[in-house]
Amino acid sequence: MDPKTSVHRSPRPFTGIEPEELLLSLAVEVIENADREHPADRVLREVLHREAQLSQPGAARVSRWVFQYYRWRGWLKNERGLLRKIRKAEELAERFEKNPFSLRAEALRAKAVPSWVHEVMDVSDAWLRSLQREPKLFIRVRPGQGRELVESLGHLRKTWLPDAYVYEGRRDLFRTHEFAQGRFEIQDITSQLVGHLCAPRPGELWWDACAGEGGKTLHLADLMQGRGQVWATDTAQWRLERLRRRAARAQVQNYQAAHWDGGPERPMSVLFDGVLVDAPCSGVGTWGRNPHARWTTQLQDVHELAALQRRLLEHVAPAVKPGGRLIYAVCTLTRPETIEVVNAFQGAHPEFEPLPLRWPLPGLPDWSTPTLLLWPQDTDGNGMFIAAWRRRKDAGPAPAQLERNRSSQPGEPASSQTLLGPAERISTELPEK
Ligand SMILES: C[S@@+](CC[C@H](N)C(=O)[O-])C[C@H]1O[C@@H](n2cnc3c(N)ncnc32)[C@H](O)[C@@H]1O
Repeated sequence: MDPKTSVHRSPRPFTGIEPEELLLSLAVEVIENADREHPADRVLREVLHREAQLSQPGAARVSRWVFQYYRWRGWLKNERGLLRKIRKAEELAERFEKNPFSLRAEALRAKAVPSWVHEVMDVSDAWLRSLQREPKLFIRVRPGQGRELVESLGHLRKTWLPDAYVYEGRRDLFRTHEFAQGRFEIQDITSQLVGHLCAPRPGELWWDACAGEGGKTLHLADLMQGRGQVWATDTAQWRLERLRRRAARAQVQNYQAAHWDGGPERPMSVLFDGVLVDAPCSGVGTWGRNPHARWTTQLQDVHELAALQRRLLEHVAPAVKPGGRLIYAVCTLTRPETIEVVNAFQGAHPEFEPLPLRWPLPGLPDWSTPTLLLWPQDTDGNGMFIAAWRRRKDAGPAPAQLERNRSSQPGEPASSQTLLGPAERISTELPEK
């Protein structure tokens, strides 16, 4: 049998208490079926869906083994067979949990991430160590739900960000009554921070250009207290469909979902108070939560995605009204997708001025910067990069737009040459910690 199709076989007859060998065999099945086209978290979801009778602790055990395997994969080369590797990964994880400094820095550098990473970002021991930890599970409590939810759900710990809590219980949150009622969203703390930094005001008009399944659309809509509107667009119709279901569950109505192919033609003609580009990226900032991606992401992805990110910013910029804000966010930490995208955009768009964002972490000096690079070891969440601009009130159209008007037929993309002016550099330096 083709291992890639085995996840579709019929469920095993469980009796309620699962023997360890059975659970281990499910973890092996997930790992054998996962590859670049079939991310491990998706294969895991499919297998657990098929094995719907599995107890919650049994399902959690399978998940833990799968994630531990990918988190410790760099240390498993000498182990024979997947079962031995899974056991070894479990042992390493336990040892690390007891003492994170039991791991030598040289081993971390050689084994925790693929070697190409060192070419495109600053790799610190603290970041590598943070990748080996079990990630925290964050929720965003919907407006007005905090106190009741803390009581009914339990095991919630407040964080430094308003409405963001860590869930420390053992229940599957997706299956709770409170989730079905739309009283909270499962959302990483730095994703929540993006919404706060957008700071939309009630009554404004926003465009969430890469809305996906709507995590940030719903947050923006909540921050606007249901007044004004958020346009949510994406290339993937299936993601927009999920966004609609999610919005219905949350009873959010002040949004409009539409397909957008990411090109120069926008699905709407209005100008916005704010545009958020939460762009597709290599996801290096999520490697703690999603360790399989460490081994499937390639250097070429970083460069291709950086080119896409530049195009997306280029195509949304004309939709920002004078005085309006443009926010760029990516859950990655590579230079080509972060500061280099920002410098290219700034060079081509003097009509946008960098908009200072307040450095949000407690215990650090109050410091403003137009770009924020958030490391997982500082936030306990995903790594994230955020940049912001304001369109000058007295600015005319963008030079790239003028160039396109001169040299292209309507609807034709501008030559990439017109996007790269002399870059006015923006500092990425962070305050000393
Ligand atoms: C980082 S995810 C967005 C996550 C979402 N904002 C959230 O908070 O849940 C990036 C999104 O960009 C979309 N995307 C991919 N290529 C695109 C393109 N060429 N133009 C516009 N969106 C694109 C993907 O479908 C994906 O949903």
